[in-house]
Amino acid sequence: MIRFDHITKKYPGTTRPALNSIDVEILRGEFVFLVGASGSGKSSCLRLVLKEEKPTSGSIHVLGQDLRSISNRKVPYFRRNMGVVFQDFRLLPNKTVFDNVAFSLQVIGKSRGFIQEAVPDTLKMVGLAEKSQRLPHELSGGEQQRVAIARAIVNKPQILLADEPTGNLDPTTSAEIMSLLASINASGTTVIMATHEAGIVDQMQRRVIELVHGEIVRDERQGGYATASIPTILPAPTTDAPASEPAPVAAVYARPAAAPKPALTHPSAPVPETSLSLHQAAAAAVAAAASPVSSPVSRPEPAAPAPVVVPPTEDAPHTPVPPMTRPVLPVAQDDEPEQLTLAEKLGLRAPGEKPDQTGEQNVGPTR
Ligand SMILES: Nc1ncnc2c1ncn2[C@@H]1O[C@H](COP(=O)(O)OP(=O)(O)OP(=O)(O)O)[C@@H](O)[C@H]1O
Repeated sequence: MIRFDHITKKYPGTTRPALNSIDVEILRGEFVFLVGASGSGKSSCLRLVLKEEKPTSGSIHVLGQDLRSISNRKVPYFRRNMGVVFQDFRLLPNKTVFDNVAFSLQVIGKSRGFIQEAVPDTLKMVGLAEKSQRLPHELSGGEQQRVAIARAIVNKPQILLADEPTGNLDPTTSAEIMSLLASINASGTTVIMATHEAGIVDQMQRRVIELVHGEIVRDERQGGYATASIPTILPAPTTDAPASEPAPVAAVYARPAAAPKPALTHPSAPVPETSLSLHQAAAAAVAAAASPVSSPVSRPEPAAPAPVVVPPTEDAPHTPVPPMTRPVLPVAQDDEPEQLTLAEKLGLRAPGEKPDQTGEQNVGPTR
């Protein structure tokens, strides 16, 4: 489903690669944690999957497609197979819960009838059926993240990428969000989540890929946040094992002991201005499109791991969830026209594509 072959990513103006010859394969239906210290390359991995960034060398296959073969203009369509959830929610503050979720369907031209059916179903699934007419600032942080998740899955994406989705939430609320993500995964959606939160990773006992300085030092089928042993699982030979099948446990080989595990502190290094991150671009789009409101954007210290109680996956409600996600990402840099609509900024529509009557707001360039 997702395969990195010898992926190296070096950002302009940097000496050390953010990712250094990464080989990894993620199968359909897996739930994968990306862990590692700030700057270890987690977000870079997600940006590469989304084709927000291009690798310096190596090849990436997502959903059977070599990303090099997808033109920049086609990127928004490619991203319709993926949903994205951020730490800071990225909701449209002047739109109701319903409209926030409906927005992502409107911009890809779904019919009114489809929207009227899909949005309530999805809000029900995330436990917000009763709050569809609220504005984001009338919701708790956990509820806002549920809206963001609803927006990400309403079009049934095959892959859900979550970048620190619990980073702004307290442990109890984080556990609820993890239960929801587990439920979405149980329905067949592949979930890849970057996190610093040890308690969550330890409770979930899912596949853990640990990065240190852009290299994979651990890949465990059912791992915790930190493990004494550092086995690495070789990519399985087949790419698209169905979700219903148990993920094949591939050969395990011992890798040379990795560098000492760095302190897993929260991000502190500023991202160079030369490249707007996925987070920054989407946040800027939302901020530009609306009046000041809700979304907390500051990154708090990591939550204390111990108190997090995440229901085991097996116990997660197997609510029918459509397997899929929606793009909430900015379009590729080199494809950006000077004036983008919000939908274009969020990666929902190709730049220049004719907008429909969705109340979409124009926003100026963010870089
Ligand atoms: N646009 C960019 N331009 C230059 N360097 C970048 C850019 N984005 C990331 N980097 C660098 O690449 C490395 C990996 O960054 P990345 O954001 O992928 O790490 P991360 O593990 O997600 O960190 P965090 O947990 O803080 O989000 C870091 O050294 C970072 O400074």
